[in-house]
Amino acid sequence: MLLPLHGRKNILLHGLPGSGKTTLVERLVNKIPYPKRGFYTREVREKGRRIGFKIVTLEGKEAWLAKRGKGYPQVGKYKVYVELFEKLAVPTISEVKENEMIIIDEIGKMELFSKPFQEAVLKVLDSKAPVLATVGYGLIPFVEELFKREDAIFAEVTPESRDYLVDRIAVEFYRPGFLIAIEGLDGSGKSTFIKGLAQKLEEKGEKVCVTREPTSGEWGQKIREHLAAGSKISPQAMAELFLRDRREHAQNFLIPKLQDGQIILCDRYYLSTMAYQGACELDIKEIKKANETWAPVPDLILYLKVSVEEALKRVNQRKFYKPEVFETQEFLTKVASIYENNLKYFRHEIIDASASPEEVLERAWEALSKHLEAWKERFR
Ligand SMILES: Nc1ncnc2c1ncn2[C@@H]1O[C@H](COP(=O)(O)OP(=O)(O)OP(=O)(O)O)[C@@H](O)[C@H]1O
Ligand SMILES: Cc1cn([C@H]2C[C@H](O)[C@@H](COP(=O)(O)O)O2)c(=O)[nH]c1=O
Repeated sequence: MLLPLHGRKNILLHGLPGSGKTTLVERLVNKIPYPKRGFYTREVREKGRRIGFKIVTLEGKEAWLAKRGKGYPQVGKYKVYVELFEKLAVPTISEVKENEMIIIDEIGKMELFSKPFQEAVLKVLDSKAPVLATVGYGLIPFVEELFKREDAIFAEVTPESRDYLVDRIAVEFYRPGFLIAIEGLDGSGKSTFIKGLAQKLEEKGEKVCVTREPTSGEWGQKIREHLAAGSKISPQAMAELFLRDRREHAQNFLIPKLQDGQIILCDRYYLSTMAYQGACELDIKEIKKANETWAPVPDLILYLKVSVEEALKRVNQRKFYKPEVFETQEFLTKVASIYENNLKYFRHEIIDASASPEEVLERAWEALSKHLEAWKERFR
C-alpha cells in the first residue's frame, strides 16, 4: 500500500444529507487500487417513493437497515432492523485481512443502535487498516466522540467540495510523493534553509519542487497586500483568504506533484494558519479541520525553532525592511507557543535554527534522513 508517511489513516467524510457522501465514496472505491471490504447504505424506492434503506456490501450482499413503518427502534418514519443490519455489517467490517481497506457508509443514527457495530467501528479505527467512512450528523454521543479523534482526517462534503475531494482524499491513501512543510516564526530562516535543502536533495538525485504560502496566485497576492499595508481585516476574513489560497495551491500544485512522486518543500502550510490566526483568538482545532478538508496532510513538518528576539533581529536586518502586521514581540510570542503546542498533531522534527545557516542545514539533514529512508523503503 502506498499510504502516506504521516500515519493518519482514518478518513471521516461528513456533510448534510444529500451532500454527495455516498457518491464520493463510490468514486474513491473505484480510484484507490487496494483490496477493500465494507458496505454502502442505499435508499430503496418504489414508484419513486422512498420506502427504506438497505446496506449493500462491496461483494454485493444486501440486508435491510430500515423500512417505513412503526416499531422499535424508530427513526422518523422508519423502523430500524438492527439485527438484520448487524448480522451483515459487523462481520463485513471485522474480518479484515492484511492490506485491505475498510469502507463504512455510514456511521449514523440508524446504524448506531447496534452496540456490536459501534465496537467494530472503534476496533477498525484503532487497527492498522486504512478506513474510509461517512459520518452522519446528530447529537449522538458516539458521533461526538468520533469528531474528537485526533488520528482522523475530517473532510466536509458539500456541492462545492465533492468533485475536488476525489483527488484530495485519494492522495491520503495513495501517495507516491512526499510533502514537507517548513514552519517557523517570521525570520526563523525558512527561505534561506529551503534553498539549501532543495540543493542538497537534488545533489542526491531526488526530484524536488519548492513552493510557498501565501502563493503568488490571486488570493496569495491579496494576502500579501493586506500584510504589507497592515489592513485591519478580521481574523476570520484573513483565515478565509489563506484557506482560498491554499485550496488553489493544493488543487493545482500540491496534489499533482504528490501524484507524480515528487518531494515538495513548502515554505509555510496550514500549521501557520493554526499558529498565526490561532494567535488572533480563532479556534485552532476548527482551523485544522477546515484546512484538512482541502489540503493534503503533510508527511513531515520541519519546525525551525529560534527565539522571538532572534527572529525579530533577523527580520530587522533585511534591506528595505518595513515591519509586517504580525512582526511584533508580543504577537510572535503567542505564535511560538501555539506552534510548539500543536506540532504533536503532525509527524515533525524540531530543528534548532539559532546556529549558522550551514549548521542548521546539517542538523535538518540529519533529522530528515531517517524519514526519507522510510519513504523510499515504502515507495521505491
Ligand atoms: N541561520 C541563520 N543565522 C543568521 N541569519 C540567518 C540565518 N538564516 C537566515 N538568516 C537571515 O535572516 C533573515 C531572514 O531569513 P529568511 O528570509 O530565510 O527567513 P524566513 O523564515 O523565510 O522569514 P519570513 O517568514 O519572514 O519570510 C535573512 O536576512 C537571512 O539572511
Ligand atoms: C501561510 C500563512 C502565513 N501567515 C503569515 C505569516 C507571515 O507573517 C506572513 C507571510 O509569510 P512569510 O513566510 O513571512 O512570507 O503571513 C499567516 O498568518 N497565516 C498563514 O496561513
